[in-house]
Amino acid sequence: MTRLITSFIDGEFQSPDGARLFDKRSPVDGRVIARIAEAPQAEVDRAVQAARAALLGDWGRMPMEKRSALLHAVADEITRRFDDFVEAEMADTGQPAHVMTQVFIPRGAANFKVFADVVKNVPTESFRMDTPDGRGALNYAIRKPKGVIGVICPWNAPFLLMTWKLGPALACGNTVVVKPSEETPLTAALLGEVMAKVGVPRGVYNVVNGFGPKSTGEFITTHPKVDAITFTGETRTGTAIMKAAAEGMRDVSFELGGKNAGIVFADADFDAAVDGIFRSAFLNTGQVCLGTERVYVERPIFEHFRDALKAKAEAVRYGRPEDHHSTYGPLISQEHRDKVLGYYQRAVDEGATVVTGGGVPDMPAELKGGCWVQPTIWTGLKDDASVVREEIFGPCCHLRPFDSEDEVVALANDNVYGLSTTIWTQNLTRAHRMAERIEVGITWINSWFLRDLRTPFGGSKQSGIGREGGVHSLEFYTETRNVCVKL
Ligand SMILES: NC(=O)C1=CN([C@@H]2O[C@H](COP(=O)(O)OP(=O)(O)OC[C@H]3O[C@@H](n4cnc5c(N)ncnc54)[C@H](O)[C@@H]3O)[C@@H](O)[C@H]2O)C=CC1
Ligand SMILES: O=C(O)/C=C/C=C(\O)C(=O)O
Repeated sequence: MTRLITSFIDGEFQSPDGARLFDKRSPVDGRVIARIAEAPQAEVDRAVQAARAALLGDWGRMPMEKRSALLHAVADEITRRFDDFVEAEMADTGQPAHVMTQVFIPRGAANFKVFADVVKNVPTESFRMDTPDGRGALNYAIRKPKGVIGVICPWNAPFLLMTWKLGPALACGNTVVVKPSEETPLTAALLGEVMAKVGVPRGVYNVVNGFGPKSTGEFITTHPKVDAITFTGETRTGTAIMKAAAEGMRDVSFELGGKNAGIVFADADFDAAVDGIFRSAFLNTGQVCLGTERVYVERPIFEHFRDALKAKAEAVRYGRPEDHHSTYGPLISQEHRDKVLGYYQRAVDEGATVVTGGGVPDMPAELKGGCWVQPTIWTGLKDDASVVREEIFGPCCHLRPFDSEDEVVALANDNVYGLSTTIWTQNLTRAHRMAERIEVGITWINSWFLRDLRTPFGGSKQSGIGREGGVHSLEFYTETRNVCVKL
């Protein structure tokens, strides 16, 4: 069945009449699974107006307790409709059921619950000051919602990443105009049904679909009545959005690309390190901004590690996401596959040894139209090879031996990105020391993608601007104002 997805504005799905429709194809087999109505400027205008009206209306006046309770109800309804969300996200991304059921969809519900509680428990500061008359004055800070937030989302973990922004935005009392990626519109639409069902006031959550430049995305980011923009995606897109946000001095929060280093010392728990690096390179078919595309392995275990990682990569089971035997899915689109395969070719041109993969797997006839690529491991590239320096966002990594802590810290830092790193060693003193020296927003030690949602999350260097998570999200989603009372 081909679904029809339209904008969700002021609590209602819009009519497709007169809309320009575009196709959403399954990454698994290339079939058209949905037709999406692209929101023109006028529809974005209506979404922003609805969001502003809600700010001035029921939502803006709602006590924090009630707002928080409503967000818990949203999370509960997501959990009640868990299977629908799993099905929608699998259809959009083609990723295996276990990734949806264990990671992506539960995180969607958690993103609402955590921030519904955080906002109720964060104090604001207060300063008592002296005054010349001796009576003094009292300053206290208050937090106010920033207003209408433009939420621009990527396709790689659509529901997790969208709700990671919506949870704090709504908990803080803002309203939102969301643009899902053109590749993954389904769960954002489903969330509209959830919002309406649990009684989130009209206009609080609005969704408009479409593309980026000269389309819906740009209509949001250039809209003068959008007060701030949160975005996850490519660094170049972040640059374009930042330019748009400069007009009107609007605030931005960006989570951008990465070219993350994984570091494995000879004293690491070997099997745990192989498992950890395997997951960090190949989970979600490598389409994770936190993923590891550069792996540095201490020389004494280099060959052993390479062979163990190769064996795991060659054991992935390709297949339809709903088939519980599948462990590995396709890339998101043919366009993205062309990009990744371009890097596979470039690696060879740059002199790599292909340890495994490097091409397209031989799929059964009914899946040949999908966006499949092999998990790929290289060795032997120079440190300045483009494949070692640029974000590929595919299921691939380059392994390189190292001999000392100083050398590997320098290698890890030798990149324009600084999102995350994963260090595998039993010497925790060394690991702590390295965590202080590696220029990234998030360091995992003997783990990867282990998320406590209260912690600061974001990138250094060209990997982002700002931190979200726990109280840090409040820095972006609220404006702190000071009140000074003369006593
Ligand atoms: N989490 C991450 O770090 C992600 C990184 N990427 C990287 O980006 C590459 C391209 O993927 P895309 O989905 O095309 O990423 P992208 O950054 O172009 O798009 C992400 C979102 O931004 C919107 N957008 C694009 N240009 C815009 C503009 N000028 N104004 C407003 N909105 C705009 C898109 O429609 C989409 O919703 C990937 O190959 C990967 O390398 C992609 C997705 C997530
Ligand atoms: O766990 C989070 O909050 C964010 C995860 C980010 C990604 O998976 C990504 O952008 O690829």
